[in-house]
Amino acid sequence: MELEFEREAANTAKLDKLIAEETRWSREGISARRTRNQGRLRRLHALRQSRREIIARSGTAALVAADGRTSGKLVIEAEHVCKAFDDHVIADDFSTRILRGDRVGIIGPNGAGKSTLLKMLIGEIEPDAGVIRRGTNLDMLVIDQKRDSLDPNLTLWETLTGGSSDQVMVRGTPKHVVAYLKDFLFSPAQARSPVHALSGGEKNRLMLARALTKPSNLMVLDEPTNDLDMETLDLLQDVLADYEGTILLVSHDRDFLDRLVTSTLMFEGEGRIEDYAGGYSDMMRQRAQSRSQKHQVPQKTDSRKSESEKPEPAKTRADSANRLSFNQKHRLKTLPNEISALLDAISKLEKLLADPQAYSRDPAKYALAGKTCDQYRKDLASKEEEWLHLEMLREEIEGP
Ligand SMILES: Nc1ncnc2c1ncn2[C@@H]1O[C@H](COP(=O)(O)OP(=O)(O)OP(=O)(O)O)[C@@H](O)[C@H]1O
Repeated sequence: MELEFEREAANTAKLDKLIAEETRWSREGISARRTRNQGRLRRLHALRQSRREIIARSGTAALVAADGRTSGKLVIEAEHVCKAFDDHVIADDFSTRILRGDRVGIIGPNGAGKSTLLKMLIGEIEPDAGVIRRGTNLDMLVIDQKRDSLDPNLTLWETLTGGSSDQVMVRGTPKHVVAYLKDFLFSPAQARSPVHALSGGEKNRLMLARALTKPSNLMVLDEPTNDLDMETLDLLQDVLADYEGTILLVSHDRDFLDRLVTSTLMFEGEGRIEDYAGGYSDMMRQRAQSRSQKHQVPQKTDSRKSESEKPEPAKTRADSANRLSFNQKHRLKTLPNEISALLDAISKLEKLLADPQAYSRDPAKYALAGKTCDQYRKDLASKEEEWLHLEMLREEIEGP
């Protein structure tokens, strides 16, 4: 009894700490959250450097591929890949090489083709042209909360074990189901309760717990941050940070990307997908550098050219950034407040949903809170994505 009480108290303290952190996050604003990663970025430096060397070694594909396949080092290689849906070009002559242990972030505006690229890389859809090769011995785990589903009438225990045992095989090693559930922040009492009593966020957490039991050496995640509450996001971040396999991750969450990935595939527009070393912040820095290099040389040359010799202005994202509209500027100003307000609201709802008594006190209110919280998380994801898109355009003009 005493122990149970202590456990409850520890859980509450953890929750309070999380909420305090989130509140601080809201107060600090998004920019502060972005710059929080400097120390970790320094640690990623070595990885980035080796990644850069790999990117620079184009032309040795056949060698590496042959080597990689037998040794299992090469995970995925794309060469001159093209893909379009009618006149919407997703990829135009895209090549990359993903090696064992790489953590690749895929980022780009809404509808640019991130999911399509991911599906091509894992072999779910074929490119129109070009070749995608996958290495040998790949055990792929696709984390897809939208495709996964839970039986609402089973208990959490049954969901993980199939009902026949109290052990769950976690990546090949047996673990007691209650201990495993605890790793995913479920109390021992919840282990025997039915799935339908869980909030939307908790259901997603359970799906994640179930998915992560499977052994794999390639983990594929498409916008995992959309459906997860803050606690689960932290958990997932820890799991991915310790993961020794290869990761492909589509995300609009720059913080999440900055903390995890070793390289970034960025949709630059018109089917151009660039491969950058490092996370989101590194990508922005490299883009800014390569832009300023591009701008320095042509300016001198151009001044000596006649009007007719001048090249056609390239339709780059930077050009469109120069035309950031009044509305876009306004959205950039207002979005951080809207995001903060949503974070506050989500934190409050999560606090209510985590209260063990809340469900029995008022099941209808509890269910409504769960639904509202899910909706807020979706709104948050879409506002963060909108902000990210606009902020990228702004940074292209003003620099990071
Ligand atoms: N099978 C298909 N047939 C035709 N068009 C498609 C098909 N699949 C995707 N598209 C279109 O291709 C574009 C890219 O879709 P995709 O889902 O890959 O983008 P995304 O970057 O992942 O978008 P989001 O961020 O909104 O998830 C979209 O305009 C989509 O409507």
